[in-house]
Amino acid sequence: MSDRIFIEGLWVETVIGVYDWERSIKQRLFFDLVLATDIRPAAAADDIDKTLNYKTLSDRVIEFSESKSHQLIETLAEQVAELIQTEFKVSWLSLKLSKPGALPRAKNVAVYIERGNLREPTT
Ligand SMILES: Nc1nc2c(c(=O)[nH]1)N=C([C@H](O)[C@@H](O)CO)CN2
Repeated sequence: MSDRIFIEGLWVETVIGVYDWERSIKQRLFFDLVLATDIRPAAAADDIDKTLNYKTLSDRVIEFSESKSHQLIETLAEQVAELIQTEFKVSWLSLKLSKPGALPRAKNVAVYIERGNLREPTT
């Protein structure tokens, strides 16, 4: 099953970083998400309840990310991937988490992960 929902450039503002100066400010991070989901039932019925609601999912990612502080972008990336898999029953996802303010001489830094399995329907 190759259907995907994309959420690109979803930003959050949160306490993130390993240095003292980072513990008292909020920094902007960006999520790029690719979510495996079969869109056919929703498309056939034109029914939001039969698909992965990207609004609901985005709101949850924002709420989770902004309600906690972390040192590493790795930690937040892993926790958000876990949340999406468990709460939204997404069998496979990729997640890129960018921290563009991290390095003065780099445009961006990011971690990229893939989690889960791509289940092919048995026929
Ligand atoms: N692999 C990582 N390296 C670094 C991280 C990180 O989250 N993962 N974080 C920092 C600092 O917080 C940095 O963003 C401040 O500029 C350094 N290295």
